Amino acid sequence: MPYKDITPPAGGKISIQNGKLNVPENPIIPFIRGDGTGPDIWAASQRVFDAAVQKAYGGKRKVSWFEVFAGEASKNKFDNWLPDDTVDAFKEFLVGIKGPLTTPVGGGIRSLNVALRQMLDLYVCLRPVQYFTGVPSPVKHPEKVEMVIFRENTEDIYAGIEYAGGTPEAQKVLEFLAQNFPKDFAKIRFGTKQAIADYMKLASPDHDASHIPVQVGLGIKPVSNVGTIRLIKSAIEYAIREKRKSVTIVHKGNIMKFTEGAFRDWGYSAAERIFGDKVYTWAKWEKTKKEKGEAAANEEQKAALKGGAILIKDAIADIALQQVLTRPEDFDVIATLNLNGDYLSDALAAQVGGIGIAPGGNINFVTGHAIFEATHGTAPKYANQDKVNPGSVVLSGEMMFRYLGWTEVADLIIKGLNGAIGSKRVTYDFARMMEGATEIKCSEFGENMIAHM
Ligand SMILES: NC(=O)C1=CN([C@@H]2O[C@H](COP(=O)(O)OP(=O)(O)OC[C@H]3O[C@@H](n4cnc5c(N)ncnc54)[C@H](OP(=O)(O)O)[C@@H]3O)[C@@H](O)[C@H]2O)C=CC1
Ligand SMILES: O=C(O)CCC(=O)C(=O)O
Ligand SMILES: [Mg+2]
Repeated sequence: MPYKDITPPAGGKISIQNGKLNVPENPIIPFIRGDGTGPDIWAASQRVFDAAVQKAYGGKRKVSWFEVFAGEASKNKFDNWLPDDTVDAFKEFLVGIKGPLTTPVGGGIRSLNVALRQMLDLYVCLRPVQYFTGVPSPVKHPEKVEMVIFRENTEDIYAGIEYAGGTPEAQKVLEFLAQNFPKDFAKIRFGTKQAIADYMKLASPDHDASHIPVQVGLGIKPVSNVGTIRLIKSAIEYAIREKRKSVTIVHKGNIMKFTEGAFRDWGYSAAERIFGDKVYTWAKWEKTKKEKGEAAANEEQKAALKGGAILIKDAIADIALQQVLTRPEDFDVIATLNLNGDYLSDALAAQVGGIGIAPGGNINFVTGHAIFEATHGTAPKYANQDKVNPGSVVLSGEMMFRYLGWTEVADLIIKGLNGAIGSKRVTYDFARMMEGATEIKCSEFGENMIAHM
């Protein structure tokens, strides 16, 4: 593939055949350092990766790292937030890894992180949440938190179909609603000049509201059957492969009936249709209860689970956020929509010691394309201080090496991290909650992991 401003290093290309990755001895892996704390974290993480590969294979295998650009570094270098070269490199070399990229609040550019997921159709955001012994946690039993989040990664409110209040685009959508769906339009309380004037008169009789413009920001939340089914299918396949107990569909389907509610319903029917008696769903339990009574439904569920079926259940998002804290043992694999998955992954990370060790991968299990990245953002207040925990990117790399089948490397990374935590020489985030700990820098924590491999 011709690149404009960057040149790939020497090395081999990862490819996919019949759903199986072919990984050469010296794969070219594109990476983005990221904004804010990204460069510090990447420097520490790359050293950990190279040391683990060297230790595992003694020079027989080696990653050929290919730096590609996005975000502030790219804007400064090429006057382009996300060059085609970068997207092309992730497409061509199949598997990559990235640091966090800044997204401004309100105006400004749309998320480059989300753009990459959409452009490569990386429909699963896979975020495992696991406890490492010795990590300080705000909960009494962090070891009970052993969950894997499958977050739908291409749809929902994250699709970025939004119109700013007061723009001609928003006005056009409002007019469309007023003309075609007047009942729904009536629910947009301040969608007309008259409604604003009436309200202002009520609130303050002397107030002249004529200068207040109609400004209603609008966002569209697309959720499709295909987008839902491919996510749920991946979650259940994972649960079967990894011998997990259950998959919980987390949604807010009581309120958003035709998006989040449909996600649940499409999820249940796809589970039954695709996986048959390898799963037992709460939807089936409900049906049996209606037809034969609760005792029969309970018996049926008990027998299915005894026979090794994975339980497919659901929880409404608000109570799920409470229950993952109060009864974590009830949650195993979680399948959820884009925004719920975003909230859940940061909240769950807190339970096992924080966002400093929360990894993730954005994956398309059909094409094989994947970009691994931490759950956290750029933590800008700590930029260039060599201070923050590199653990999330290190563990994202661990996920990447496991995905590539380089399990010896992944295992060494886990060994190194466990040893580094056990030594109590850790970064500030752990040190501030860990009794008897010594605070060390980001780079030193990376070196400490290498020393414990
Ligand atoms: N995938 C991506 O690239 C993502 C990008 N972002 C972007 O990042 C920017 C900043 O987002 P913000 O909401 O502040 O969230 P961040 O995740 O960047 O930071 C929030 C807080 O989390 C803690 N933290 C983050 N990273 C680490 C680490 N490596 N080690 C230890 N602690 C860490 C720090 O806590 P403390 O203050 O307690 O020390 C930090 O202040 C935004 O522009 C956002 O859009 C956000 C999420 C994902
Ligand atoms: O893209 C961003 O800036 C934030 C995304 C995010 O928080 C996430 O995907 O977890
Ligand atoms: Mg997030």
